[in-house]
Amino acid sequence: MDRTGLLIILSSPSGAGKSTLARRLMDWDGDLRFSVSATTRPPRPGEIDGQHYYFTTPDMFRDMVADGQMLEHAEVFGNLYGSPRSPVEAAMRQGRDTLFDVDWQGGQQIRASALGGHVVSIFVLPPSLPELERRLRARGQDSDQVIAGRMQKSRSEISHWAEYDYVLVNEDLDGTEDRLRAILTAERLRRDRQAGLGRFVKRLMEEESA
Ligand SMILES: Nc1ncnc2c1ncn2[C@@H]1O[C@H](COP(=O)(O)OP(=O)(O)OP(=O)(O)O)[C@@H](O)[C@H]1O
Ligand SMILES: Nc1nc2c(ncn2[C@@H]2O[C@H](COP(=O)(O)O)[C@@H](O)[C@H]2O)c(=O)[nH]1
Repeated sequence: MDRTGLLIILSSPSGAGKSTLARRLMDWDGDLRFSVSATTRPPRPGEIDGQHYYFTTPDMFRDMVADGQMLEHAEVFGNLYGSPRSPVEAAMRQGRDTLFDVDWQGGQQIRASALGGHVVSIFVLPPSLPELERRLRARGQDSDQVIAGRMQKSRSEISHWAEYDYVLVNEDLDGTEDRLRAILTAERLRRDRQAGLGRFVKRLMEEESA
């Protein structure tokens, strides 16, 4: 079957659980490709260049944008973030699905991009704003000032929820992972239906019955 890889967008206010859920989905499906973003944010302890992000300078980031290397890019919490284009195009050609952990601006740009693939967008909500702040603190990787800034921006990120195909409240991690798996499975079936099942059904109808 001639199929194109899905573009799966995961967005949420910072700390709602996207990266945790993305990791779980990748463990569940080894064929799913994570889009490693470039960023000018400094690495957190334990973050590996090329695995969590491509850490870069503002000048190099702007050069990549000017050179058309970014599928989308945005300023988020005072740093630049962007999704490199060529690995996404290669995955699509191979029929491999790509998972993006991006903010709402990235979500809008990927939907509007000329890549022409089947886009599935999922917004993850926290059960409450106090719980969101608790998670940011429990992660233990950002200063009080950074956490305050992210909490301040959380309402404006959440205000974009209705732009997404699916909205999940990430209360219980296992339950949210189950629902994400179900979405992925159903959307793959939908993509395959568009990609060429019509030809299969035509052949099936033309077959002689035994
Ligand atoms: N359902 C959940 N219940 C309790 N804790 C959770 C849940 N989901 C995620 N967490 C925890 O919340 C913290 C923030 O999660 P995570 O880093 O995945 O958020 P994020 O949305 O990717 O944040 P950012 O946008 O800043 O990258 C982590 O410590 C994670 O273990
Ligand atoms: N538009 C984009 N947003 C991105 C990208 N990579 C990450 N992000 C978003 O930034 C914030 C902060 O991330 P953090 O790792 O510093 O906590 C979060 O909302 C991410 O989804 C990207 O390539 N483009």
